[in-house]
Amino acid sequence: MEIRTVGVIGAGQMGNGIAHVFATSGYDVRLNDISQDTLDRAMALIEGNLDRQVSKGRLTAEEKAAALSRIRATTDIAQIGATDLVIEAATENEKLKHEIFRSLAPHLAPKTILTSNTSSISITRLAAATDRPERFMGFHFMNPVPVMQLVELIRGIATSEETFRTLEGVVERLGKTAASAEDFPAFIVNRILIPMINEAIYTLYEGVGSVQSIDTSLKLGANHPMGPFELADFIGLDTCLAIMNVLHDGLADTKYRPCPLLVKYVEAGWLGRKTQRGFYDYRGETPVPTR
Ligand SMILES: CC(=O)CC(=O)SCCNC(=O)CCNC(=O)[C@H](O)C(C)(C)COP(=O)(O)OP(=O)(O)OC[C@H]1O[C@@H](n2cnc3c(N)ncnc32)[C@H](O)[C@@H]1OP(=O)(O)O
Ligand SMILES: NC(=O)C1=CN([C@@H]2O[C@H](COP(=O)(O)OP(=O)(O)OC[C@H]3O[C@@H](n4cnc5c(N)ncnc54)[C@H](OP(=O)(O)O)[C@@H]3O)[C@@H](O)[C@H]2O)C=CC1
Repeated sequence: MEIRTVGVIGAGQMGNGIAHVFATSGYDVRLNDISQDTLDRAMALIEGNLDRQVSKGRLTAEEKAAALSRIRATTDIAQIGATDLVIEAATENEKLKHEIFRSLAPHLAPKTILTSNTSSISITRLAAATDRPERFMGFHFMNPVPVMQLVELIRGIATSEETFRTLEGVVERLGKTAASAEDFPAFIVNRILIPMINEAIYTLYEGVGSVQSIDTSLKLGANHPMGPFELADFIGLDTCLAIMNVLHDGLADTKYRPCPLLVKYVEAGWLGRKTQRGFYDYRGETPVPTR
């Protein structure tokens, strides 16, 4: 099946990155969020990131203008229904995602493929609550989307071969690389990455090191591009906690228990870069560790 139009639901950091890469690859994009402010912020961020690509010579000014003109921002979910491919990229909360698919259902064209960019939630369970489990898949982009090469493709139990092949073709057209993962909690990347971040938080919680010394150790001692606290703040601590909870509940193993310090930060609303405070405080000129 040929995909021309794409609906992206949720215009946070993932939604704006996904809209960006689809628009620069020639797809028409409708970007949806419940908040007009979030949509305005997303469009400004996309423009800033496109400018960065122009200044590096990776895109011409004409290509930037064409990409921007292909993105239509809307708070009306009904406008997402007629697209060929929907990518749900709203907050990592299963109940919310079910509600989104439910409110989208009356507006959907029969051919539309539904996907979720979820980091951890069961694709089979999300699919089973829609009218088209065979046309439903996990479509997991990595952050920052314009930079990261990988897209995880996750089949639910009922996903058809045609749906899988169509999404493989889309990943190829985006110039990215697909990896197929089975539908188990948090799939591949986050099954490994988020427990590592959780372990870094335990290492801090138990006083083995400070935010700074743990980040420096992983950057200089293991050549990670970001330390675990920089990365956790970048992903969003609410998302990290949601993923740990899915692992803990779904695999019923105490090795996945979320660190109480992670819970405390989320309860404080210190969610990382998106709220300007997490394991670092971003309100000044340079980030300052909060522990
Ligand atoms: C939670 C989940 O479900 C799954 C996940 O996504 S987990 C998170 C996965 N992501 C990671 O692990 C990211 C780890 N960090 C990195 O790889 C790097 O720090 C980074 C790529 C983010 C930044 O790299 P850097 O070398 O420090 O910065 P910088 O030189 O400024 O940027 C490198 C390139 O990325 C671009 N870039 C950086 N941030 C960007 C953003 N937010 N949006 C668009 N482009 C961006 C820059 O323009 C630059 O582009 P060129 O190569 O064309 O010059
Ligand atoms: N952060 C990361 O590194 C990665 C995240 N993901 C996954 O992508 C998804 C989005 O994460 P991320 O972008 O980081 O989260 P953000 O918190 O940055 O963005 C989520 C967005 O969804 C919006 N939203 C909430 N409810 C609705 C709704 N009913 N309809 C439309 N939009 C809604 C939020 O609006 P408001 O702010 O107004 O509530 C917000 O703008 C999650 O499933 C996450 O697990 C996947 C890969 C990497």
